[in-house]
Amino acid sequence: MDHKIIIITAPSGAGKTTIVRRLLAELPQLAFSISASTRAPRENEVHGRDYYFLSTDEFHQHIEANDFAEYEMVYVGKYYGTLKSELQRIWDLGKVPMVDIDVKGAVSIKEKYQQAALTIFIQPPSLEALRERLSERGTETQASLEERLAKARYELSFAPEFDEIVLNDDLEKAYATVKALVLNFI
Ligand SMILES: Nc1nc2c(ncn2[C@@H]2O[C@H](COP(=O)(O)OP(=O)(O)O)[C@@H](O)[C@H]2O)c(=O)[nH]1
Ligand SMILES: Nc1ncnc2c1ncn2[C@@H]1O[C@H](COP(=O)(O)OP(=O)(O)O)[C@@H](O)[C@H]1O
Repeated sequence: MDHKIIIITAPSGAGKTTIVRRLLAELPQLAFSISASTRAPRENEVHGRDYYFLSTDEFHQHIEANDFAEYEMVYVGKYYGTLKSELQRIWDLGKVPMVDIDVKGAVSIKEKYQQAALTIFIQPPSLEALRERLSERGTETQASLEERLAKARYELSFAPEFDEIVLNDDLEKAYATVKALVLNFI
């Protein structure tokens, strides 16, 4: 039987990380799929926990070796990707990988693991709400905030490609909905 995989995607700021962290804390059957990335670590982020932080050269070597289940240049000059070895590491633990990736990456990984995948799109209430959440999170410069919002506009049109669309207006409601979907799937 195919191994299961859960893919959660959303425009930046929609609340995916918040929801995924809670699920992981509550459901020991899941494990976070640690992505590789060439972006700089934020304060508090740890290599091998939040991301595998790689140089662009290292990332290119993995592309050439066909090591990725999917990868994208999510923001200008910044690569993000899911290593096949990471999914295998989690399946070897007898757990289900929880993959938190951008919308294009989610579409491509879904095609690859179709039968065994649950795909969830977290929908923000509006672009204005996204702007507020990203500003309040305090992780973006004016330029990176605008880049994320421009990308979000485009990504919202992909929502119908996914198995489930969950509106994250009220966080508690959104979380309960996602949790029920995940429990039903695993
Ligand atoms: N395609 C792809 N996207 C990823 C991967 N890992 C993270 N991302 C996405 O890259 C985007 C930027 O992530 P990050 O810089 O951590 O900022 P965030 O928007 O605060 O989560 C988010 O949309 C992530 O879901 C990956 O392995 N592959
Ligand atoms: N329903 C919600 N209402 C208001 N703020 C929220 C809600 N869900 C998440 N947030 C906040 O919005 C910001 C972006 O959420 P985050 O989980 O980092 O998003 P993403 O991982 O999708 O970029 C965070 O500061 C988070 O605390």
